[in-house]
Amino acid sequence: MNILAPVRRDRVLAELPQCLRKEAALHVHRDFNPRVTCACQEHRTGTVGFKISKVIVVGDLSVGKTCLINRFCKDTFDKNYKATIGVDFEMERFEVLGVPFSLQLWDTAGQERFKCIASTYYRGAQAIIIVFNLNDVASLEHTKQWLADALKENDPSSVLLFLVGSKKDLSLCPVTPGLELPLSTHLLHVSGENVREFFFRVAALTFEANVLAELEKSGARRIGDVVRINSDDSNLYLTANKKKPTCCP
Ligand SMILES: Nc1nc2c(ncn2[C@@H]2O[C@H](COP(=O)(O)OP(=O)(O)OP(=O)(O)O)[C@@H](O)[C@H]2O)c(=O)[nH]1
Ligand SMILES: [Mg+2]
Repeated sequence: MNILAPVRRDRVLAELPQCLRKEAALHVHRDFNPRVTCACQEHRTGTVGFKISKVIVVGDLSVGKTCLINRFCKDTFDKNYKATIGVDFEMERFEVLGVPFSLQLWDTAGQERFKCIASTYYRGAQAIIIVFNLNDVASLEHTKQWLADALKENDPSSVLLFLVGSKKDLSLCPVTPGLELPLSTHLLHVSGENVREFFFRVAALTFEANVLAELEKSGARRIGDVVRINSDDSNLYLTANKKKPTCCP
């Protein structure tokens, strides 16, 4: 029985949302991986539809992490600063290529005194969103440390990374003149511009990574494989009449 809430109509993704600027993206492919599209069409996505993927949002105090999450999940904005104490999280349900998919967005505290509580929740993240304030160069410099801390608890080879420059509405001249923004920056502000598109892209890329991992797992041993016992053959798995799906490359 699926006890998760139904997917809202405006959380349905039929194609890969494009990156904001090609030169500012780590992931530049324009479409879903064909293996993923094919697996979704053939309902071969395994447990992906039942899983909840963890996304952590980190960055200096007051850069706007909570506002960003609230803008997307609740469509609200509070101009008064209330520090996050430790962590908080929101659940978001999507449907990607016809498959339900859930993200758990972990909002962590930027204040130094809450950092050790927050960092205990970093583990098991599939995506890390690092936020800095476009009007505060120190918050950009600190992103390196936030990234290092978050990667200590996660597998750097598989986790997806996103860098967000916040408070774009306040920035006449982002950060400081002459300082180049890092390549993978998404420029957002919580009045709404790009926020929805950004989280859709996070959801889509996390979903894609999950399906690919699932395909890899199921490729190691498929249902219908014949297991030879007492064989001298080093390859114990033989697939009887293996049919290649028509749409797979
Ligand atoms: N003008 C403007 N203000 C923003 C924006 N985003 C956040 N703020 C304001 O910045 C302050 C801090 O925002 P929060 O979202 O609470 O910051 P935070 O990163 O969660 O802070 P911690 O929980 O302490 O780590 C609040 O007063 C917000 O109203 C933005 O895009 N534009
Ligand atoms: Mg907060």
